[in-house]
Amino acid sequence: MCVFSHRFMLYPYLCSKYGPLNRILVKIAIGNDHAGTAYKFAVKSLLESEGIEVINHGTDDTSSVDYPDFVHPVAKAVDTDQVQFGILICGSGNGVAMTANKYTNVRAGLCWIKEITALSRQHNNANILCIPARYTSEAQVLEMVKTFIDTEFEGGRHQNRVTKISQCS
Ligand SMILES: O=C(CO)[C@H](O)[C@H](O)[C@H](O)COP(=O)(O)O
Repeated sequence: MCVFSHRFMLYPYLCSKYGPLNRILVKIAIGNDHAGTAYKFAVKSLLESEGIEVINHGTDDTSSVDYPDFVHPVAKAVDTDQVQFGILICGSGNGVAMTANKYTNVRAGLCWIKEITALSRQHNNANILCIPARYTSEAQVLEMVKTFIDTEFEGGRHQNRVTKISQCS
């Protein structure tokens, strides 16, 4: 079944071109600090080889930078539906997750293995994947990215919980 959002004009074309897919993705925003630069390029290549457009908001350099400067554009793009998903990569993954989760419509999950990544989609409907570059191998990172974009939110009891995430007073 093709579950890609009907609000995207490309939906009928992509479905006819690629057939019934679990997910058709058009755009992903990516951000990283100096600790995530190398993996960012690997992730970008992987996504582009799958026909996904990658909006690169990260640093392309390994000189020291401040991660929030590279997170805000990604979180804003997800928050305002300009992209379907975001991917953030830094040393520990915590700073980027903390920054991204300031945005109302963002659910950024810190993931370090495939199983946690799958659960972040199935149970939490995560729309940003946060990766700790200094504690994961490139193979793990690519596996997590594939898992993230291929895994559906399960809804049901999880929808009630996800709705309550933003009900802070
Ligand atoms: O916490 C972080 C941002 O989420 C990351 O781990 C940073 O990459 C880290 O803090 C950078 O540390 P550095 O010693 O300045 O390279």
